[in-house]
Formats: sequence, structure tokens, C-alpha cells
Amino acid sequence: MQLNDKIYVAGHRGMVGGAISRRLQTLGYNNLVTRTSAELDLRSQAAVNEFFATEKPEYVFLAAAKVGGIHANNTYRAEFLYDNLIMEANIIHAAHQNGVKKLMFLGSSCIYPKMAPQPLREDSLLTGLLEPTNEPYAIAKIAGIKLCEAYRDQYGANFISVMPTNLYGIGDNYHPENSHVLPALIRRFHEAKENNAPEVTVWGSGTPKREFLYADDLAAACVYLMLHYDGKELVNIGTGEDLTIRELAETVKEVVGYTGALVFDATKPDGTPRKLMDVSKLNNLGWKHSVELKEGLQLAYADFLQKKQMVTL
Ligand SMILES: NC(=O)C1=CN([C@@H]2O[C@H](COP(=O)(O)OP(=O)(O)OC[C@H]3O[C@@H](n4cnc5c(N)ncnc54)[C@H](OP(=O)(O)O)[C@@H]3O)[C@@H](O)[C@H]2O)C=CC1
Ligand SMILES: C[C@H]1O[C@H](OP(=O)(O)OP(=O)(O)OC[C@H]2O[C@@H](n3cnc4c(=O)[nH]c(N)nc43)[C@H](O)[C@@H]2O)[C@@H](O)[C@@H](O)C1=O
Repeated sequence: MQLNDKIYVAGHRGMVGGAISRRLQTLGYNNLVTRTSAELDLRSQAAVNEFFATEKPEYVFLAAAKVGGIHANNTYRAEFLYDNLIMEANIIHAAHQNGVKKLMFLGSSCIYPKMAPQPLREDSLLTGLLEPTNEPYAIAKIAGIKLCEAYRDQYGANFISVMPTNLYGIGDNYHPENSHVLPALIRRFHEAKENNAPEVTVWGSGTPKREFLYADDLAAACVYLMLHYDGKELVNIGTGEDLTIRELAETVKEVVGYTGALVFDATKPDGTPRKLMDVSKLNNLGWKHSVELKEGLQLAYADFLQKKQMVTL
């Protein structure tokens, strides 16, 4: 990938696509092509085909998707399956038809079976049943992996798949119900602090364990793998460290500076009990994360405070 090669970052306004675009620009890549969903609805095959035929991107980062936390995944099950299936199918097929040199597909740690051995190894894919709350999203992501593999097997396409762990960072979604746990807790603790509320509610039992990677680290890993990895097998991207949701809540509480109590709402789903990535393959390829959770949380909270000035979250 040369500095003036044409690179399409699908989903560049999202948290991940934004971080990948920043990383590419920092490294000197100067020919990025982007479209918002209003300009190019990736669910339209005709529009995607026309875009690829006109723009002829040489490299593609596929970071556009319908994304959300446990509640959104479990509620909008049809859109999480349909939108994600059709977007990735349209892009991967058009990339093949238009001679894209290399494409990176972003999946998710939720593709692994709910009860797979921990830490989650890449070869656990399709070895057991999925977590029900995000099965539609996971099925779509597994289809994306298999599309990349199929175009590679049949046509020799250099399409690679990476599986990020739970992410957070600049430009995250702070919706009270539809977001992931980390941004949801930043907002809830911040509002409780502002309102002097005596307690903050955390969904579920607090016992599930999750791993969190700062989005700019994820972006650095994605660009690194785009430059250094051409294999068929997926690659996990994470830190290899996790903590319970209760421990996460305590840490967010401390970073935000809230002094009240925590209560747990057992009526809300816990989801997968644990999703710790085995990152030995990534580490052996020469990449390791650099932003630890506490530092990343401080950066994310600063971003939240800044965005709050500009928009009603
Ligand atoms: N966030 C996380 O914790 C994790 C994310 N991932 C993966 O990373 C990728 C990016 O996620 P993230 O950045 O968090 O998500 P965001 O919701 O922040 O961004 C998603 C992007 O997708 C674009 N998009 C959605 N629907 C359409 C559409 N119909 N047509 C065109 N563009 C569309 C949006 O474009 P626009 O802004 O223009 O509307 C948006 O910029 C996804 O593949 C996700 O599965 C994987 C693991 C964890
Ligand atoms: C990235 C990943 O994200 C999703 O999976 P998830 O890891 O279960 O996502 P989550 O961040 O929403 O929840 C993590 C844990 O945290 C608890 N929790 C507490 N309090 C809040 C809370 O206020 N909001 C949310 N969302 N969760 C909360 C919550 O009950 C759960 O136990 C997938 O659907 C799929 O999209 C995917 O790939």
C-alpha cells in the first residue's frame, strides 16, 4: 500500500472508520476516498457497484456496519442481520469485480461460540452455539468472514478478516440504551455526578467479563495488518486482558469522579459470560496495544465532555 494509493474507508464517520482514517493520514496516506451513508447507502447494490466502478479504490477497509450494544443487538435483530449481511456482500463482491488489491473486513469477538474455551482462539470459529442476544449480528459477521475466504479460495482475492474485541474511544456512541457498556457508563456516571444522584444502575449481574481496546490502538493494528498480513485465517485484535463489568463500573466511576453507589439491574441480560481474546497470533505478527484501560477511559471521557458541548447526546 503506497502513500498515494486510493484507499476507501467504509464507515469513516464511525468510531473505528474515523480512527483508521486518522491513522492513515498520520502515516502520510493522501488519497482516501470516503462517503457518508447519506451519500452512499451501502445496502444498495446498484449504488455500491456504481461507486466502485467510478472510484476504483485499490484498498478497502470495511468498517461500515450496523453496530450497537447488547440491547440494540437483541432488539433490532432483523436490521443487525439484514443490514450487515447486505452491506458486506455488496462491498466484498464489488471489490472483487473491480480488482481491489486488498480488503480488510472487520468482524467482532461475538462470532465465537458462547462457551468456547478462553482465551478465544481464531480456530474456535464455528465450533459451537452463539450467544443468543447477538446471534443475528454474529451470523452476519461470520458470513462476511466466509465471503472473504470464498473469494480468496476461488479467485485468489487478498481479502483478510480481523476480529476486534469490545472497543471504545473518540467518537463513540453514547446513546443511553443502544450503546455499548463503556460509553453507556461514562454517560450515566457523568449525569449522576451532575445531578447529585445517590446511585447509578448497571445492567445485569456485574459478573460478565469483557476486554476493552482503545479505538486508535485498533486502527493502528488494522493498518499494521493491512501492511503485513496476507493470510486466509482471521486475526484477533485485543489486549489479552479483561475485567468484570463491576470492576469496569468502579473504574469508570473513579475516572468520572462520581461518589455515589452502584446498583445492579438483574432484569437486564448479561450476555456472554466472558469474551477474552487470544492475541498471541497478533503479538507474534509484531503488534501489541499501547493504550491501557485507565488512560483510554480518561481520553474517552474527555472526548465525551467535548462532544457534549456541541451536541445533545
Ligand atoms: N464498537 C465496537 O465495540 C466494535 C466494533 N466492531 C466493528 O467495527 C466496525 C465499526 O464499528 P464502529 O465504528 O464502532 O461503529 P459506528 O456505529 O461508530 O460506525 C458505523 C459506520 O457505518 C456506517 N454505516 C452504517 N450503516 C450504513 C449504510 N447503510 N450505508 C453506509 N454506511 C453505513 C455509518 O456511516 P454514517 O456515519 O455516514 O451514517 C458509520 O459511520 C464494525 O464493523 C463493527 O462491527 C467490532 C468489534 C467491536
Ligand atoms: C462489541 C460487542 O457488543 C455486544 O456484546 P456485549 O459485549 O455483551 O456488549 P455490551 O457492551 O452492550 O454489554 C457488555 C456487558 O455490560 C453489561 N452492561 C452493564 N451496564 C450496561 C449498560 O448500561 N449498557 C450496556 N450496553 N451494557 C451494560 C451488559 O449487560 C453486558 O453484560 C454485542 O451485542 C456485539 O455488538 C459485539 O460485538
